[in-house]
Amino acid sequence: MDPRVSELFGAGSALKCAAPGLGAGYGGPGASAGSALGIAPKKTASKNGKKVKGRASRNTKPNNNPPYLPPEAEEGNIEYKLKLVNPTQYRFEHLATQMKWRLQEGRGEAVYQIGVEDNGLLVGLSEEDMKASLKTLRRMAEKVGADITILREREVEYDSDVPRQIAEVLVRKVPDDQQFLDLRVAVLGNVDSGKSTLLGVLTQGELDNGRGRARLNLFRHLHEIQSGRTSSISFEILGFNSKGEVVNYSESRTAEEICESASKMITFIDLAGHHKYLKTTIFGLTSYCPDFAMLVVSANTGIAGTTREHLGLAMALKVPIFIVVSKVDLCPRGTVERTVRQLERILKQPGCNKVPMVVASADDAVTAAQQFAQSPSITPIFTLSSVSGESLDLLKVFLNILPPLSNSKEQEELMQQLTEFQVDEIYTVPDVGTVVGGTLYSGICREGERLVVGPTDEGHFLGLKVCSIQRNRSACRVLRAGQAATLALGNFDRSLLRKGMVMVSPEMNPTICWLFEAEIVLLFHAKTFRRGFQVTVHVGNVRQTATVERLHGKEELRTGEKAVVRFRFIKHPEYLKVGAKLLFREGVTKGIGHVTSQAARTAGQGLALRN
Ligand SMILES: Nc1nc2c(ncn2[C@@H]2O[C@H](COP(=O)(O)OP(=O)(O)OP(=O)(O)O)[C@@H](O)[C@H]2O)c(=O)[nH]1
Repeated sequence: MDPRVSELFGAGSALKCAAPGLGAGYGGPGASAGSALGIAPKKTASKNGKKVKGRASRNTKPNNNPPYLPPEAEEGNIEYKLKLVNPTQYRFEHLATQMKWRLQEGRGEAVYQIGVEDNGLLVGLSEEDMKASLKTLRRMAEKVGADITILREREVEYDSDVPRQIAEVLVRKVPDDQQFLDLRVAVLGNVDSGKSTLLGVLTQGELDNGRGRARLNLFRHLHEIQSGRTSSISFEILGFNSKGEVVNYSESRTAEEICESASKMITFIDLAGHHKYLKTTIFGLTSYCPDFAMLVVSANTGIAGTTREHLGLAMALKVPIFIVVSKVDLCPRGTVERTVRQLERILKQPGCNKVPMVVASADDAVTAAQQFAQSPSITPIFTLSSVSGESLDLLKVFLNILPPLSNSKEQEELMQQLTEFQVDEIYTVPDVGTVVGGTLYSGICREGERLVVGPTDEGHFLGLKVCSIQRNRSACRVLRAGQAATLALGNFDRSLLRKGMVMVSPEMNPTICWLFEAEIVLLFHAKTFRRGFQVTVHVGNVRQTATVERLHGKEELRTGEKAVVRFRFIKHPEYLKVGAKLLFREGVTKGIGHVTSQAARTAGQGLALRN
């Protein structure tokens, strides 16, 4: 982690240098992401799968970039095919097997580039060959139980007078047994930036009235409805079916119905914007293992309040970020552009080192999703309104295509490990009993499985049985690594549980610790950071006050400095893993790092099995 990220947490110094109007190098909202490919967009898929005409390629200004893509990678979910015209039965079988493998690599999604050689050269096909190739591709998809959506068709103007086409096609598996692709997006942004409203509009399918109608569906507590602020973490779901169409509450009545027809599910973790809920925001980011973070910035206020801090937190935790500039209906274009420039300047500064990419067309949205997944430094920026609906479709195109960052092999490896479930929420449900919510970090968890939960204050792990499992409010028999769920534990005594515990398979013989060391960078501190200082430490779902017992080789630490620090938990032992990311804070003091060692003992010594 670049210690210069600490500038984001300072008292606004970088904000001053980000004064609007200094947009050197700014391409403007029209700066097209797609142009880097040296090809002219022709048609792009819209939200309902129908094609929309893109810019006319032949009449626009000449494009001098060489027509190629990076060479095809052996691994991953992207396949290049020059043409697929009338394959023999033998070749067809081979093509179908290959598609199955690419789908596995993308956890149910693959992208086919037709008319492209393996070395990335955009050769292009005649209209007739393209038609035949897409027909074969559709047959291949049918054979492996998938659907196809044409993301874009383009013309290449290279070395020939006859126009030739290339097509980019999304292949998505039709879900079976609720095993849809599930991506988690943490929603960040200052208070009143429009986070809950945007989620309301995306997940309920109805525009806002500018006075908070859309967000009403999302609130959990009475005081939130009264003040209009999000204080608890809430989850909202947006599905896409195998044809790439939105599945949300506008057509479905229940989450169960959404899960049934979705091939891909985006779970938004709505985190609070107000500074006083920062604890919850950090917990949401560290504990719920989001795949991506969406930072919402209001166009009329620009970078204000907690925006910079939220940006810094997501970067410190290495969560890839995309940005939504909301409320564009409220201000003139110039103000929107000023906010975009302000963001671009912050993103480009040395502590961030990001490459902003303004998304102005559906074509840009496709490119942004692909490049974002390939390079963590790319930061797509959307400008939209939840009231007029302007450019909302671009965000949906992006979310539909956004691929998972881990491939099926990494997923498979995690599933081979012993079961470890992080307890993030605890509830008592009438007629069901004690229920815990959280994420399965590794392994597989089945209904009826026996696990141990802990550590208790005394450092013990207690036996229990998983009575039933729900994902997105609908029943599910098997939970796989990386999935979030709620588990019913029958009459297990709720008072023995706390957030931050883990439920693991008994064979794991889990270790616990009071004392651990971490290599840290101090992001911001008003005075100096030294021995005896107490901070709240966040590691995954663990959140507890710890005392700084020692700074190796240093007396004190200043903002931006690094050190190995020994911490001691003050209340109870915790289950930690060496290498885990760590974040700590106390008032304005903030730091990040990773656990380097722990004085661990096996909890097995005090293992008390119940049930
Ligand atoms: N005109 C206009 N108003 C909007 C838009 N998006 C949100 N609003 C309004 O802005 C106000 C604040 O929106 P919220 O969604 O509650 O903001 P938030 O970021 O979730 O706030 P916290 O939950 O407190 O962090 C509400 O009155 C919305 O109706 C938009 O695109 N255009």
